[in-house]
Amino acid sequence: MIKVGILGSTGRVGSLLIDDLEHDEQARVGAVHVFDKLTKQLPEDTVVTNDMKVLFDSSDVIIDFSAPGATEALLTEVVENGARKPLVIATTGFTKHQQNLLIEASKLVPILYATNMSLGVAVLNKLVALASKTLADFDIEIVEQHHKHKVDSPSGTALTLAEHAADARGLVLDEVRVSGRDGQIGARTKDEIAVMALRGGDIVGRHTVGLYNDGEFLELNHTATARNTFSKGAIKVAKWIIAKEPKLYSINDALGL
Ligand SMILES: NC(=O)C1=CN([C@@H]2O[C@H](COP(=O)(O)OP(=O)(O)OC[C@H]3O[C@@H](n4cnc5c(N)ncnc54)[C@H](OP(=O)(O)O)[C@@H]3O)[C@@H](O)[C@H]2O)C=CC1
Ligand SMILES: O=C(O)C1=N[C@H](C(=O)O)C[C@H](O)C1
Repeated sequence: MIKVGILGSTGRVGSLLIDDLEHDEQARVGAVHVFDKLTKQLPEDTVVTNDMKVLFDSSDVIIDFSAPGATEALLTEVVENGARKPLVIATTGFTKHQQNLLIEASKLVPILYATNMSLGVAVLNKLVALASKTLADFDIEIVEQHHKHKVDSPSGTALTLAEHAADARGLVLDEVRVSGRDGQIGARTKDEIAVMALRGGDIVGRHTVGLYNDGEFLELNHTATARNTFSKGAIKVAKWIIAKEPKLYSINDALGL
């Protein structure tokens, strides 16, 4: 059995990972990192720790749905303290420094980083690239909707979708992204890509990429209706990455897309 370590084990997705692994035939929970207080009943032999080294030592692969600071500590354990286990990183909202740390760590251990662990969004990224390139004159606007507890904005998924759109048009996202409109803003410029965030209630995750032209528009939407779409997706790719070489992998690598 593959021993899975969980960073963010008390969170919304982390606790679903524990539930899903209870019924898995190839993988089980090996260790959980608990930041504050354990809230869940766990199998008796599960290692419960707030020490990154212990988390690494008790796991064959680690899945991370936590917070940027926690992921930074996980990656630091690899880069500075010699920890060597495959990682599946799902946390969003990284700073540039944290993104660079992820790249450094992936030279030492296999890392799969995906801002969205669903198959539907993996396919949506491809559709967005195709539509953005083919419909070169259309204006691109992205809207993401999430539950009221989400702390980062815009979502990692929305930024990844925007990157696919910008790349397909030979644009640099940081130069064309618009994150709000208010007041006398002037007419829309041709290349700008807006990424807007809505928050409310219990929306699991909804992303719409609109391509608008005079006379027609196309909207591509993905809606996650259950949060265990993400936990199940992460377990699937954790089984895939376990035998891989150190490198930064995308979810497309794991899904063969
Ligand atoms: N890629 C994907 O498919 C998806 C990614 N996500 C991302 O995953 C992350 C977690 O989401 P969600 O489960 O909803 O969030 P929650 O807030 O419910 O859970 C966050 C978890 O991280 C822990 N944590 C927070 N800060 C630290 C720290 N400094 N050190 C160690 N642990 C810490 C929390 O512990 P405590 O409870 O003790 O505070 C908790 O267990 C977010 O970044 C979210 O955007 C979410 C869904 C899908
Ligand atoms: O925080 C969430 O809930 C989600 N976060 C991810 C993101 O930021 O894209 C993925 C998913 O949409 C849910």
